[in-house]
Amino acid sequence: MTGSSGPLSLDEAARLLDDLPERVLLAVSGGPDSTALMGFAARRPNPAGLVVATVDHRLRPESAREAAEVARAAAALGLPHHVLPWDEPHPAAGLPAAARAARYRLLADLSQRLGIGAIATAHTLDDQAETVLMRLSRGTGLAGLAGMRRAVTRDGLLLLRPFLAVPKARLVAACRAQGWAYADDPTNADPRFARARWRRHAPLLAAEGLTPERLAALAERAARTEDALQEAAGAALAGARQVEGTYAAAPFLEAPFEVGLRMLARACEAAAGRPVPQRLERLEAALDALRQAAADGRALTRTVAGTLIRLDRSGAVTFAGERLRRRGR
Ligand SMILES: Nc1ncnc2c1ncn2[C@@H]1O[C@H](COP(=O)(O)OP(=O)(O)OP(=O)(O)O)[C@@H](O)[C@H]1O
Repeated sequence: MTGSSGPLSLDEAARLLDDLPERVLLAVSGGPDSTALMGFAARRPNPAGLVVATVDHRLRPESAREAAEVARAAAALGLPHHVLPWDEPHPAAGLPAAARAARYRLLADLSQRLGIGAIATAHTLDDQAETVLMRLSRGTGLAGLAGMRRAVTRDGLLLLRPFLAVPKARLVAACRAQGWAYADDPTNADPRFARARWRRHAPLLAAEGLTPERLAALAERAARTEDALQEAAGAALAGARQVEGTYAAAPFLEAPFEVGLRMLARACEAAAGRPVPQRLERLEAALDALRQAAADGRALTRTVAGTLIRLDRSGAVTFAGERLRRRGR
């Protein structure tokens, strides 16, 4: 897929979209990638379960008109369309992240209202490459290097990125070949935003061999490695469990460090009863401290991402997170 060039063909797109569920919300900004997603999806044998949504971030004066244009294009394809305005106050700092979070929330709310269990976005191989570069620049670990996943479940909602292995140029070419009109978002080239700055470096990096394809391949390999480590950590944690929130300490101490880190993260998450953002540096420091204390025969208490971790001298390690504390443990 990534080696071929020219417009993405109807057959290729049909294969990529084949495993989208029947009822799916298509997130369409009106740019070329998501316009192609909408155009190709509308050609599926049974398009009746498709719904299109456009978030109007209200960041640019043209945004309402662009959303209305997507509505017209969707109607021409026979697809229902919703405009979702972001009408909360916009923060001055961290605008791209806030806009992304708001977009996700608005799309998730609509899916829930309509009883749709899946959202598809049109992220491309180039988006994946930019994501990897940006995460590298922030000092990511292996999980971050894995970039975006083709399919993830978040809050019970399936998020799908069927075009994640497709170069953006092939989607732009497909829009031109199929006569699908799209808008160009000037913020994609606005140097105030990190993603746009990285995009400007892309030709320079590619000239040295660091192409979007290679970055995306790295992400795929990292994802495979991360999944294998997670599986090993899950099995080791299950084997170490004594009662809820309490585990034998030895498996945490004897596992390879990378597996131990993930065991710690999973045990914290289980104790919190929900996914909690965990800083890699904090997990690394906590595992180091646990190992040192065990080697010295000391007890230890540490907090990681709101979870109290206690290593006692009997060889048990206890995780007291929100969920268990609520139950009065
Ligand atoms: N305002 C929006 N409304 C609905 N979906 C959006 C919106 N902005 C982005 N998305 C979805 O998220 C994906 C990735 O967002 P990103 O900002 O990278 O895309 P974009 O530059 O708008 O790309 P595209 O060419 O599709 O429009 C898009 O392909 C689209 O599926």
